[in-house]
Amino acid sequence: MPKLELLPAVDVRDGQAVRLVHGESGSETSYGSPLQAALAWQRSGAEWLHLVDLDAAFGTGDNRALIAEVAGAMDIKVELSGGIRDDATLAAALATGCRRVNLGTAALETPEWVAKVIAEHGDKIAVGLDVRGTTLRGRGWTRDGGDLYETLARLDSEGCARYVVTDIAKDGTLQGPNLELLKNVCAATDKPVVASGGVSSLDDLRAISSLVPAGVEGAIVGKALYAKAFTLEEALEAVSV
Ligand SMILES: O=C(O)c1ccccc1NCC(=O)[C@H](O)[C@H](O)COP(=O)(O)O
Repeated sequence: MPKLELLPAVDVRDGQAVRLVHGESGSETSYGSPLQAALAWQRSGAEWLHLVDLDAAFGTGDNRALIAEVAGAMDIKVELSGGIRDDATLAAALATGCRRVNLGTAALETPEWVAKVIAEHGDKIAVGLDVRGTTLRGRGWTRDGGDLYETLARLDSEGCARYVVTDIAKDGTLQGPNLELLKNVCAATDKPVVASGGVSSLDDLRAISSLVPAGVEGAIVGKALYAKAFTLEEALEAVSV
């Protein structure tokens, strides 16, 4: 059985690595230099980095140059998220050399464009399914964007390669992942699922690992690493069996 991939997160707001609670603007705790955080995860053995431009997601500007600097400094695979909504922002994101991008708002607001870029770029495109209950949220998680399962069926039919699933109610809270949501999404699609939001302990990671046979491929970990609930080395060890 393949092991669960771990993606330590670096969320960037106003040039700083931050974590939000429920993804809400203004709830930031700052953790300093995004580049230093990313390099630290790489030194600790990460194979992936989940890198988010929160300003681009919220429409409060962007950290494009810094994001490109961080992605360019990585020897590991990078998943890039935040504000990728049209040809220009997609081209800039892919030009960083990232392994894949994560589309959110665009999948809700411009489905024709998303179908086109899925056809063009294949598994370089993942879609973030960020939900409250079963309602999707876009524009930095501030606006409702339709039903989770209807959107998932549409994206599946368009050949979307992978989904990053976040329960916003859990995100940044250290309250544990929404395992039911992950199971339900895996039951609704054959495509791999990356779990995001709420991881608080090594047991949470083991619980997500138990869903690998169901279709969970990876887990994004943010707050727990910054809050030193465990180290990345411990996390990698916990999912290695
Ligand atoms: O990814 C986005 O585009 C995004 C937009 C608006 C608010 C938050 C956003 N992402 C947050 C993340 O991807 C977190 O890094 C991730 O869910 C980790 O959560 P946690 O382990 O609970 O800190």
